Amino acid sequence: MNMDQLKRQAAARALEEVRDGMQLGLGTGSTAKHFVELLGERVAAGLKVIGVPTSEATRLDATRCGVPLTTLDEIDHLDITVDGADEIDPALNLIKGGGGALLREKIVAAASDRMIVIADDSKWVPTLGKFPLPVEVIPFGLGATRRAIEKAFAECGVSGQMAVRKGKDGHVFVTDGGHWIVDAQLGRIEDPASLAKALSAIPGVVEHGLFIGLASSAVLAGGEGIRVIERRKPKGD
Ligand SMILES: O=C[C@H](O)[C@H](O)[C@H](O)COP(=O)(O)O
Repeated sequence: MNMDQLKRQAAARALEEVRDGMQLGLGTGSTAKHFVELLGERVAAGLKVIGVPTSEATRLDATRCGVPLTTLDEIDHLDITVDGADEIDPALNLIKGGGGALLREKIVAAASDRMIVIADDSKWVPTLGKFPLPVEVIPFGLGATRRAIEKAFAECGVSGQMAVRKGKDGHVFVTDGGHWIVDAQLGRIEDPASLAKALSAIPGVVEHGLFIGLASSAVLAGGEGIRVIERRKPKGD
């Protein structure tokens, strides 16, 4: 089975959790796209759900697949968000934002009763950090923000090269919120919760890709089948 088939399998397993009448957060990326497509098939067959997309790309996919959409201004909570991840550790802490959608993804995940992370099992890591950590920043005063980020890294015992993300066209990548992303090659993040807190305290940082205590479960598809890992602590701890 190739990687794409594994992603689709994980998405199909998460879809089993969806019930009629649910309000769903719709993630972003190649794995979440499978979920949106499979959900669209169920909607066409009569399932009644409504979704909040975590990016403009997902909004387009969901619309194409016939999934009805709403916003977090119109509804006050979501039952389940299903989203991919770039790395997942055994505590179900995540690095997200490889596709640049981390800000909306985090807002939507935080508004959800449950977040189910779907992935092929290459995303499962003992320690976060090999995948470059995306930090969404305001372009104004970026030099000062970068220095503050470096200081936060040092205080949390990590270091590494930082680079402003570029798009495929070679220009600076601009998020759906109009911000930039700095990717930091940290290698190992021993204490992701402390780093998350330190980054969140920096004025020029809009959001970062560390998702701490947000995922309720992870569905990992691999060569030997599907593994579902449940988070032991309640959401938010
Ligand atoms: O910004 C993008 C998201 O956080 C994605 O969920 C993440 O990058 C995983 O994407 P994929 O399923 O394509 O590996």
